[in-house]
Amino acid sequence: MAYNRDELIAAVSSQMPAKRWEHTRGVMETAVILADRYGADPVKAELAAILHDVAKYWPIQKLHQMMVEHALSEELLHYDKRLWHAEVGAFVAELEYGVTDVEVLDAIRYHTSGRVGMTLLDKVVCLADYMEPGRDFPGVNNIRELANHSLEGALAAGFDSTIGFLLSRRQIIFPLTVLARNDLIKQLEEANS
Ligand SMILES: Nc1ncnc2c1ncn2[C@@H]1O[C@H](COP(=O)(O)OP(=O)(O)O)[C@@H](O)[C@H]1O
Repeated sequence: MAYNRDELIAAVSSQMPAKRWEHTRGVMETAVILADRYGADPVKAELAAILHDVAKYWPIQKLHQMMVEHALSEELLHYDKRLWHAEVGAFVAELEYGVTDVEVLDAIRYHTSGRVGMTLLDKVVCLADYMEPGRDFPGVNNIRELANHSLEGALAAGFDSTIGFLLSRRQIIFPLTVLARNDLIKQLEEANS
């Protein structure tokens, strides 16, 4: 990778307001804790966490243009704009910051939506994004509690919270999150049977 850790942190943090960088710091710390707890690679978890919101504050037009020009997810263009930064973030991590590890790139790509068949690293980064210390939404303490003993249980609760929030506002739901949630429930049921 062309950037060392400090250079990457400087480059990424300069692209977002201080408050969002604080959130990223929280995701970095939490992702490392969860990686250690559940046997994922903490270095990869931290790298994905550093980069996960790199494109979060880019102008929507720029995100749209990159999605179209580079033929990123066509499907995602039909859904909430707030989901685009994850797909563009993975693209930028590879092209701009030289990340070649597919596991890390996927953890960035799916950190907001989730997906079916989430890897251990996907789960760790996505859950860290839900429960980092700066997060404050109804149910976050339950997610933190669940995360002490069940990665899948905590993440499913996170997706339940997002889906419930979107339902309560009558917003369109990107269906991959529902499929990701169902897949986690299936994994929990299989583990308990
Ligand atoms: N499946 C989905 N369909 C539509 N909107 C979604 C979905 N998942 C998340 N969102 C919305 O995307 C936004 C960003 O999600 P969030 O988890 O806060 O990501 P980040 O940490 O990258 O900011 C939130 O407003 C959330 O409601």
